[in-house]
Amino acid sequence: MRHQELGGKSIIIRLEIGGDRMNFGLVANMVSNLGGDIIAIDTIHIGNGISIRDMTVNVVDATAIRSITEAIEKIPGIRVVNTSDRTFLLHLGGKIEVTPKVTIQNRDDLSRVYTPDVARVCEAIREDPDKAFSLTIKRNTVAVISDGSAVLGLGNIGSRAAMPVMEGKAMLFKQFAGVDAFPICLDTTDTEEIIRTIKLIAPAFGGINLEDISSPRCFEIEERLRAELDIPVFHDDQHGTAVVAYAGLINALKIAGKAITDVTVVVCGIGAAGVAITNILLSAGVKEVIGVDREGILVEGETYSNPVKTKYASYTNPLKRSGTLRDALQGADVFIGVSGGKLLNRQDVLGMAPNPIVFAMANPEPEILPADIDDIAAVVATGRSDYPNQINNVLCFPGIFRAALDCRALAITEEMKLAASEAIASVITEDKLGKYDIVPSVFDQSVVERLRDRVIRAAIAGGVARRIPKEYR
Ligand SMILES: NC(=O)C1=CN([C@@H]2O[C@H](COP(=O)(O)OP(=O)(O)OC[C@H]3O[C@@H](n4cnc5c(N)ncnc54)[C@H](O)[C@@H]3O)[C@@H](O)[C@H]2O)C=CC1
Ligand SMILES: CC(=O)C(=O)O
Ligand SMILES: [Mg+2]
Repeated sequence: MRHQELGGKSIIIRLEIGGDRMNFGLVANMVSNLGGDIIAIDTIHIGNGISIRDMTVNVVDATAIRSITEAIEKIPGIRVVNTSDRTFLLHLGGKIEVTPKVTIQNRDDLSRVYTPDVARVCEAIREDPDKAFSLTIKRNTVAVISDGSAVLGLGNIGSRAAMPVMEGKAMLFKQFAGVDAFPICLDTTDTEEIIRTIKLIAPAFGGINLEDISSPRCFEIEERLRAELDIPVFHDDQHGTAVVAYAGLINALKIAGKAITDVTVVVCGIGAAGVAITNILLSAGVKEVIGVDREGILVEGETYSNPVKTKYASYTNPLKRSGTLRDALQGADVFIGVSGGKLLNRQDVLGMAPNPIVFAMANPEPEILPADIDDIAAVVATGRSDYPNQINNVLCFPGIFRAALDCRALAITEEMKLAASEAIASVITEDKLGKYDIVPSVFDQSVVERLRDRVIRAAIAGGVARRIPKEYR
């Protein structure tokens, strides 16, 4: 846990050990002194007077890897064969594959799945295009599409480098909600090209999950596609994040003993996530949201180079407060960070109102580490998998698309998003609620079940469901 908290890595060091013995106690001590924990030793081969062993070690950072390997090499009779990062091993060859649902065992099967019989299915869809939902992968398949321009908090890293995140999202879609998702990274950041490309590939899909497209282009891309396509288009960094942040806030406010209509919320990072979080909180009844970006507090009347920020200032910060992030936080009840790592400190949080709530959601490095403020905050949450209270859009996107696909929703509406937040929050019943338990674990199967139910009901009530699943007829 120590290394996980520090954002550590897990590596495997392959050792060739001469002679028949190695003093593991000595090695373990040395590794520990250099900032590592040995968590496993596996024997790969023994023979001809040497043994090959894989030592799995959790380390604080890359410097520790170097010092540990150098120190081991100095032990007489031991040679480091290679060092591999377990995360990289897990990514070898990518993380997903396409698996057929039926096996082709003979020519008869072949002529059904492929030519000539497949032609009859094609004709049926030509006559009635809606049959694509029943006769192709469309009804259960979502495209996860990025241009690589705002990947996690890493910035514009390009389309190839974005693939591991999109493959990861596809895995989560499948594992948590049975949705087949396809990672697609586009080699362009041109708004028109992105819109046109997505429209051209849309026939194969039942939904489009936009991911990690930078602001402000992400707003126009999503709006235009929503207007021009008849399948749900959902920018995960905006709406998935907002749904989960609001769910977390519903429960965090119970811990802090405050009402949503009374709190002042500071949102830091007025990009895709920050704008959407603000909008959902305003719909949910928050009266004072103060936005902070690189220019400091966003104030109505100022003109910012990014028009999204100018518009944002026009409907937030009703008391027209100005200044820095620390100024904004003076007396505030809630901090929501969707900006960048380490930009908040303990002093900032000490200036907040009693029982402050801090959601430091930037990835991979949060705005502040929980350990720095755990004793002074009522609730601390991050977006990461290795801390409690993981406020991450993974709690939303699998379930919300499960619902949208099952009722063939035309769109994912505001009502469906609010229903999704309430569904996620409701998994944490009073007996489960606690400082470290404001949102359910992503592994809690009731999250997707409850989300699906509430979101389908909201889709039916809002008239966007093209199909009413049996249990709702
Ligand atoms: N926990 C979660 O589920 C999610 C977390 N995130 C994280 O939130 C962050 C932002 O993501 P997006 O909104 O998609 O990116 P974005 O690029 O659309 O917006 C980021 C905004 O933060 C601002 N910002 C960056 N550094 C800042 C600083 N030092 N001070 C003030 N403002 C600063 C930028 O100017 C920009 O307006 C990333 O770290 C991302 O990983 C995003 C989506 C989901
Ligand atoms: C979680 C996520 O989507 C992000 O950090 O961009
Ligand atoms: Mg994202």
